[in-house]
Amino acid sequence: MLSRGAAGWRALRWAGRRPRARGLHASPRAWSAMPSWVIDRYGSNEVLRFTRDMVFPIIHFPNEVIIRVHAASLNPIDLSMRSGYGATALNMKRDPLKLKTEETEFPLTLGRDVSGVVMECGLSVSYFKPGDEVWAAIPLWKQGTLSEFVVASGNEVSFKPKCLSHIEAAALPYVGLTAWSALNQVGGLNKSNCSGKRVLILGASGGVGTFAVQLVKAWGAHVTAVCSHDASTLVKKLGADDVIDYKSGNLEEQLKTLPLFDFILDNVGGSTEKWALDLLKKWSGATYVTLVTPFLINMDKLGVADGMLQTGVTVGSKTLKHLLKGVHYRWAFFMPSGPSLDEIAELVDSGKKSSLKWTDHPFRRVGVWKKDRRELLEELYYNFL
Ligand SMILES: NC(=O)C1=CN([C@@H]2O[C@H](COP(=O)(O)OP(=O)(O)OC[C@H]3O[C@@H](n4cnc5c(N)ncnc54)[C@H](OP(=O)(O)O)[C@@H]3O)[C@@H](O)[C@H]2O)C=CC1
Repeated sequence: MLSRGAAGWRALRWAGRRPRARGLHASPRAWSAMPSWVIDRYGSNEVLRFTRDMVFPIIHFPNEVIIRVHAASLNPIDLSMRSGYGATALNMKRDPLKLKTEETEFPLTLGRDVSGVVMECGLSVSYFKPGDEVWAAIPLWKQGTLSEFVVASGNEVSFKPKCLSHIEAAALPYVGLTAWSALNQVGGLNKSNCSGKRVLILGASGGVGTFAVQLVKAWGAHVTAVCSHDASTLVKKLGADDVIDYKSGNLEEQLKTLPLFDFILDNVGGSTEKWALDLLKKWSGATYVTLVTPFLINMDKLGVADGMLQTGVTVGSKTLKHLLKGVHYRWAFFMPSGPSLDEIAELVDSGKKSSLKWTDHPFRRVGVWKKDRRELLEELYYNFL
């Protein structure tokens, strides 16, 4: 019996490790509506609406679970989605055959991260049971986590790290999985091939960056981090070997004085891409991975087909151009994955005993000093009180 729906080898390895869990000990269906933060149109913070009447999520597929949300957090993507970013692609994924012509995505619940407790399991879920403490990052096309309950596929969910509270845990899945996807799945880095590698992380003080610094450091790489002076102490504490302040002079010139890199993770994008690839070692398998791509913007601007075509042409031509210069160029995306979260949870729990300090930074990304996220957070917080 597969425990995470159609998940692969890992699911098979887990088979039978837990009793089948179908019965509810506290069926959420006892309620018909739940409190949520929703938007009914795109815009700025004034479009946020708190309601106690959001329809209760139901299990549509046997591999799904309903999670009672104990904590959720905010990422830049939530602000972008509030403003309409990705609406074209998200609607296509939500309703691929355009059957529900009269329906829209509204009311839409934002929020990708969740830490909470399993309330109900679909018939094929055997790895989780009601009452399990779990964490997850929910894909963009599903209803989000700023709600009392959220539904997720079993293969998107993982057991929460034991050493973190729900509030701490909710700060990690989206950025953790994004960093994991960029570094490991797209970039090919792992604990057995990082030793001695020189890794440059641009935008090291953000949610993805702080996670990425710790991950590649834990895997044995030499880490050069780029962030503002304000964040340099934090980033050093997380393990960066060198920290460069992008606000103190020309960044490109500062980085050119350093030895070449084996790997660059770009969390900043824009003009950075024009010069950053020159900092890589040539003809040695060195790789540049960027998380800032025009994929969803192209679809919003050009529609699904033309947007995808434009994206394919752009990424294809850039990849080829840089390959001819002796370096690899890649785009990476957030990918929901319970198995990857399991690996992250292991690292988080083991971090208690090593030099890793995973709990140092989670609150940073919940908008503590980023003005836009802080305003959204305050809006949510004060309206809950
Ligand atoms: N493709 C995908 O699926 C995903 C893409 N992303 C993208 O990745 C990027 C990072 O996300 P996230 O970490 O959550 O965002 P954050 O806003 O948390 O962090 C971004 C960081 O970049 C730093 N920064 C800004 N300008 C520069 C610069 N010129 N040079 C170096 N650092 C700079 C800021 O640092 P400081 O405070 O020190 O100024 C800030 O902390 C975002 O652009 C996001 O859209 C994220 C998730 C998924």
